Amino acid sequence: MIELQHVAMSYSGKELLTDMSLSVAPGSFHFLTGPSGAGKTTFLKLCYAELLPTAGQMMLFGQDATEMGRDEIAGIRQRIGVVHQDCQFLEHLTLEENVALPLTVTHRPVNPDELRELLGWVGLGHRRTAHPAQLSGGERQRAALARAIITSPDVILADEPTGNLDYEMSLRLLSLLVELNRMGKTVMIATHDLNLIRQTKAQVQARVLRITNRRLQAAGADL
Ligand SMILES: Nc1ncnc2c1ncn2[C@@H]1O[C@H](COP(=O)(O)OP(=O)(O)OP(=O)(O)O)[C@@H](O)[C@H]1O
Repeated sequence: MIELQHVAMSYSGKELLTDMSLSVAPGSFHFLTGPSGAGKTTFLKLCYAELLPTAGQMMLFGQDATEMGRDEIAGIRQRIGVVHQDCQFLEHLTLEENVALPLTVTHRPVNPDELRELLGWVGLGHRRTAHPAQLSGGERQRAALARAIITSPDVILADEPTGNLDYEMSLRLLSLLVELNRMGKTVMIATHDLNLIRQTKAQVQARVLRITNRRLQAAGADL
């Protein structure tokens, strides 16, 4: 579903990621860890074709990312839901309008019952008409998750989804991602919270990858 063969990525001629090979199977659960600045966000951006590799081959759903046209990339984006590090809401819209945006911007219908059900699932049924500025950090993150999955993607990529949350709220968010994985979704989470990884590994079979020295490696047995 996501396949990397000897992928490298450079910014302004300086190589940040090198020789990365990985096969992400449907229904799998991956953590991506590594120090700040190692390239976790960059790696995720490659996985949803926001960036293209500077070397190697990146296959998304059987298509070579470097050969995709605009329509193919738009198709890929519908199959991959992304929870961004900085939730990026439109402040003048309500929570439910923000969550529905991936549908409304592509002129697709919004089913009000499904939207209500989704907001209830992430525990925000009572906050539907609130504006982003009125939401707590945990509420924003759960809204970002709801927005990422409103198009029913096959894959969910989450970039530090628990970054500003306390431990209890982090576990709550992670349990939603675990539940999505149990429903068959492929999940990849970038985080440097090793405690969270350990907690989640008790609930789900997760593969832990680490970016160190520009390379992608399996994390040690301690995780
Ligand atoms: N568009 C860009 N142009 C040039 N350099 C960039 C660009 N985006 C990221 N970088 C640099 O690449 C490096 C890796 O950034 P990235 O955000 O991928 O790391 P990260 O592991 O996600 O970091 P963090 O854990 O702090 O979020 C950083 O040094 C960053 O400054």
